Parts: sequence; C-alpha cells; structure tokens
Amino acid sequence: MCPSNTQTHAPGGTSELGSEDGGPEFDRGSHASTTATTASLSSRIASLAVCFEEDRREPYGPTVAEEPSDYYDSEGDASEEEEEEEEVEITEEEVMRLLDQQEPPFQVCSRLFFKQLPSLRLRQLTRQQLQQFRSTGFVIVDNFITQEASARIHSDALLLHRQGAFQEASALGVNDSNSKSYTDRRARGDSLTWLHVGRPPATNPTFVSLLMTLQELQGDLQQVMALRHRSAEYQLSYYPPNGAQYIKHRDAFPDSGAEEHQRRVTAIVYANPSWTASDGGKLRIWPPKTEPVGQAASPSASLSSFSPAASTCASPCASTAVHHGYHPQPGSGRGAPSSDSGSIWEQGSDTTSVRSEASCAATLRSEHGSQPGGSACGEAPAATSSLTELRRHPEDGGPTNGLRTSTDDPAAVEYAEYGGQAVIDISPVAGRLVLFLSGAVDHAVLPNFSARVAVTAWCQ
Ligand SMILES: O=C(O)CCC(=O)C(=O)O
Ligand SMILES: [Fe+2]
Repeated sequence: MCPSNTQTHAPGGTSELGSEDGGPEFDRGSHASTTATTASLSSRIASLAVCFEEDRREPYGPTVAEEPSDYYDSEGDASEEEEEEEEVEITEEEVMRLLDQQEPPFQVCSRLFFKQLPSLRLRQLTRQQLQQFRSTGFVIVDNFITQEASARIHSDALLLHRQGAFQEASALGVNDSNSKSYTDRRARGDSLTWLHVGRPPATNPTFVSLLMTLQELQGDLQQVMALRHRSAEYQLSYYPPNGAQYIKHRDAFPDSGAEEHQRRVTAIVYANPSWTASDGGKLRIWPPKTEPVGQAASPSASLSSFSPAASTCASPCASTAVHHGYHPQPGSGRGAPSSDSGSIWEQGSDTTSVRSEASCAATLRSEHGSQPGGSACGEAPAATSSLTELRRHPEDGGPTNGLRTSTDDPAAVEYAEYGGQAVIDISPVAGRLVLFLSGAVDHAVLPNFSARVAVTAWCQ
C-alpha cells in the first residue's frame, strides 16, 4: 500500500505513467525540460503507477488479494494484455506526491552536490552562499545585480511587453497535448519571453550582460554540483499589476543527477525598482525538509533552523535565510540542519581562489577607502561581467543585506506559517537573486499589484 498524502501540490494536468516517451512536462514555461527521459526517474515514475493504482482502488473495493480468483482466469487473453498496457492517468500533483513519499526531495537533490570539491574559482557566489544553498536547498543573495541594471531590465522588459514580445504563460500549453497544466490564467498569470543567447531580444546589451552574469553563476555552481550544461533556459517574465499570481508548484521532479534534461537549479533575478510592500508579488517558498533520513520531520523544522536568535549578523555578507527581515550570517552553523551538510566545503577545498571573509573586507577597504559594512562580503569575490562591475557597494547607500527588523521594509524576507507549514515570503526587490533546487523547493508567486519583472535561469 502506498503512504498517505503529503502537502505537495502541482496544479492541473495529467501524467501518463509508464508511457514510452517519459513523464510529463511539469512546468508549462519549459521546453520539455522536466520531461523524464532516462531510466532512473522514468522507472521511479513507472513504479508509481502500481502504487497509485493501489491507492486508487483501495477506498472503492477489495484489494488485489481479495479479488475473486476467477478475476485472473483470463491469463493470456488478449483483452487482459490490453488492460496491462493501459496507461494510468494521474495528475502531476499525484506524481510529485508519490515521488516525495518514495524519498524526501531534498535528499534526492542533495546528491547533485559533489562530496569533494576541487579548487574553487568563484565569480558570482561566495563559498558561504554556496554552503547555504547546499545546506538548505536555497539561498537569497541581495544586490546580485545593481539597482541601475535592474532599472534597465525593468524598462526594457516593459517596452518589449508593449511591443508584443511576451506570451501569456497560461496560453502556451493550450495546444500542447502532452500536458494541460497551467492553462488557467488564475493559476498562472504571468507572461514570458525566452532569452536565447545571441538572438533578439537577448542581443539587447542589458540582457547580454545579465546572461553573462548568469552564466558565471552557473560556472560557480558547476564547480560544486552536477550540472550538465553551461547554458540554461532563460526566461524573462512579466506579471501584470492585476493580482496575477502563480500558484504553488515545483519546477522539476526531484533528480539526483541521472536525468538528462531535468531542471536542477532555479535562479531568479528580480528587477523591480521601488518595490513596496503593497505591491505584493512575493515569492513564497516552502523550505524543503532537510532532516537526515529516519528523523521525524516537524512542520517547522526548517523554520527553526533559521531562528534569528542564533544569528549575530556581525557581518551581513550574503543574504540568506532570514526571519522577519533578519539576514543571518552564513557559516554560523545555522541553516545546516543536516548533520553532514555543513562539512563538504571545509574538506580539501582550495582557499586561495576564494576570498575569505577577512580578505574580502580588507579588499573592499583598500579599494573603496572606507570600512566594510552592508553587503560587502556578499559581493562577488572575483566578478568579471559588466553587470557585476556595476554592483552596489555598501557605501553607495540604498538597500543593504544587513539586519532588517521592520516587516514594512519592502525588501524584508519574512517567515510565516501557512497551512501548518513554514514558508518564506521574499519580496521581488531589484537586484535580488533567489537560488533553489528545482526539484526540491515548492514555491508560488503571491498576488501581484505592480509591473513585476524577473529573469529566471533554469540550469540542468
Ligand atoms: O517569478 C518568480 O518569483 C517565480 C516564477 C516561477 O516560479 C516560475 O516561473 O516557475
Ligand atoms: Fe517556478
């Protein structure tokens, strides 16, 4: 018998289990990136068909063992063979739920990370940010791009939108017989256009720079985890100010690295200058449970792992998990609830190519002639792309990665509880990057009331 329900939700659509061409395309914005094509996930999904059938049969009638014996008398009969080959249609939500029951998704996706790290040559992320990402399945990095770059992306996106370059995401799946997901504008209210390197509109200098930055980010990730392609899918999205939302979903099935075309990391860069709390449009994430196998998971396990009480925030550096606007210092031990998750970065890693906290601060002091503060160490250690050159330094003023105590702060990142589960609500403020494991982190975009622009990279 299959285990009982979990809280995983994926809107709409059906999945054909056991079909030869693999599983469903889970996210309608994707170019089949979440299609299960290789043995591992496909066979797991195929095995779900049996499980699901049992689940479905149980409330209505006898189990197989209780069937009358003549039920199987037709062995070898053509009609029974047909029956055996019959595809079982279940929703993507059910596929995800059953996969999650087989193994916690964070656990599956955690196997993407290398155990031994080579020398790191990081351009966009710090070691601490990567540590946070590995420990919790997500990380938030403020000032990933500058306010100026965000403003340019925002205005260029709105211009493209006026020129008709965007398509409603909910309309994209309408003629796609493979999946009926997200065809409801109420479930997904954004419009999107794909950014293909070297092709308009990605040839616009604003997007060229951003894509370079994102490729450098991917380069950083590739040093610590299994990512197949240096390139990725890049999507420019626009949420109109009419309460548009994207209901709870996950971008990919949990994948430990066996799948050729599975999304593994979602990286969202927000480009919304002057965002206010009343603009809504927050990204809500459900932090994945990160307990070691066999340990009971409490609904607030992830929440407690980020308790602000443990953070001194002495050096704001990377913005990571927060509690009502707190940005705890990565590497403080918080946010590493899994017993083995905190150690990989300390073993056998090169330290010469990555600036330590101390050297980061020293460098900024000498470069800018002032004391480090704000988001100093959260800045890129060896950035080269043009957007990165424009990054905000702490002395520039404006938003910092420091402690934020007011929930009215439009940039605050807030913990909440929703349906008995810990969630984190993240404002889509200009320059912010949110990085998470595509196969492990459920998320949603809350109703939005201002022109909201983001660029998402899905790395495979
Ligand atoms: O824009 C966001 O904050 C998230 C969008 C999203 O979840 C998606 O496009 O899959
Ligand atoms: Fe998503």
